[in-house]
Amino acid sequence: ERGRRRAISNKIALLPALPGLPLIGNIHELGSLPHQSLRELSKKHGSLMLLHIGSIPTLVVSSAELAQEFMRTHDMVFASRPSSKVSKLLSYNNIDIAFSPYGDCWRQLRRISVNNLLGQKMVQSFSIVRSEEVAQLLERVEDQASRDNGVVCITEMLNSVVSNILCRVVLGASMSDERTSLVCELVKRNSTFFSVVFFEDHFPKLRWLDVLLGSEAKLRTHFNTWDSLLEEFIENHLNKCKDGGDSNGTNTDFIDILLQLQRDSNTDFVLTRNHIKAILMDMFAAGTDTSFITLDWSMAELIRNPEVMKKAQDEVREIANGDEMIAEERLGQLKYLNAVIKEVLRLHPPVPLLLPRVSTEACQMQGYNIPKETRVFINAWAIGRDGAYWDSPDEFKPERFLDSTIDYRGKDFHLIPFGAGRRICPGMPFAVAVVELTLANLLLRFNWTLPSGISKEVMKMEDSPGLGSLRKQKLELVPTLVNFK
Ligand code: HEM
Repeated sequence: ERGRRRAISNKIALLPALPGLPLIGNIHELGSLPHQSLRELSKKHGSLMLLHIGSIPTLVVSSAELAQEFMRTHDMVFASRPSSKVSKLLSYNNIDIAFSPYGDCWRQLRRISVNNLLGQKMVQSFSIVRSEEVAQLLERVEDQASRDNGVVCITEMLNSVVSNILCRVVLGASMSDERTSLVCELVKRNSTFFSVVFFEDHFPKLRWLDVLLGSEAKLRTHFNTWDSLLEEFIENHLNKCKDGGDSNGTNTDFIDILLQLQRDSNTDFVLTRNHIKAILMDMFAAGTDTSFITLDWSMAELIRNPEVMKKAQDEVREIANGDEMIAEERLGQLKYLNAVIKEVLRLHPPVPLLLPRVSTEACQMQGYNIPKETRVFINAWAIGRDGAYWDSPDEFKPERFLDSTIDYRGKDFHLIPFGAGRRICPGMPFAVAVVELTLANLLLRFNWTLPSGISKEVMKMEDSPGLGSLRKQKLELVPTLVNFK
């Protein structure tokens, strides 16, 4: 038995492992944009690398073939998530959807997210929320352009339309602007906390350093702010019900739905207050920045590629056929716009390393034995730019998708912005509906240029650090209203 174990551990040692420093392993090589540093490392060390983040063995996957091995062939083994200090606290001890380990709790919550919150039927039922919020966005763009030398900060506008839609869907129509901006602010801080290195995660005995440096206290304060806000939202909904509010009416929001499910809980699975708060946290954290990042990159790429912008505008204006707003039912006809969105998600996946996975048992892959509890990062960003699958991989060419069936729904492993397999993003239909409607209407209603004195050549297409890869520079543009008469 000992001999067999030694043979196995010899085999894992054969994995292309990066030499690291004592204690910190390879942390110093990740830099502020790990997806980019890891791609450079994979060019040298191969598309399956073993490195050590602190003391934790972590595999980095940088090819579509291997991504398929992890997320299809061995999906069940890698369908769990590792826990970290930040994820554990913010997900009420890992009882949310995104961070809970693979098992019964995750399965129940995942079912709720797909059947009751984020599935196609629910997405359709919130169609009115999207069209009202997008109509307001168009008004705000027009209004601001008439005041500030014609320039609007489109990045901020996109951030607020996405947050407004999400807050209305989750919390209902009565949410104040002040509460919506607090949610926005807290979501941004979540992302910052995910990029802070906590000693406890890598060296449990060094937790005292997190305490000494004050990072633990900051994290707790942040969590407490979230917790009291979520409590307030839930209490308001409970009071509304007590006052005779209609929790089954057409204006049902996510909190109403979750409270109803809690009342209907059977003995197999009881949905607790903490489950509800953890799900709400997931919706805010996973739902806002991701769609907003996609929209922001879309506008930046379109402005840098005027011929693509023109084609997308011609298409949307033809389909709108004189209407001032394009309705959701017609979005399916926008083939070119759809290709634009795929191309944006290929070059700029909002979560470039997806969410980490961890193996729940040992497994054999490519002749190697991968032990239980090995972490895995899938570099979707590197795969989307790999010359092995894509012609001129760094160029923005939506045409590549026009005569192709390649999609981002988790079947084509060279385009996986939403991940794949059991843990694929359940918010995909929700996100696609928001991104398509917003982008189509911005292109329909306005023509767009850069402010005078700024040329597209000086636009920097760099990511900012953090869990999500928002474009670093804020995008300012000049909209010109299109005359529909
Ligand atoms: C363009 C927008 C979005 C992108 C690119 C995106 C991307 C992702 C990715 C890469 C994952 C991890 C998948 C994996 O491990 O294979 C994920 C998980 C998740 N996403 Fe999204 N997402 C988006 C929008 C949304 C929205 C709008 C929501 C909800 C309102 C949402 C909710 C979730 C949840 C709950 C999970 C965890 C799933 C699980 O672990 O079972 N996402 N998303």
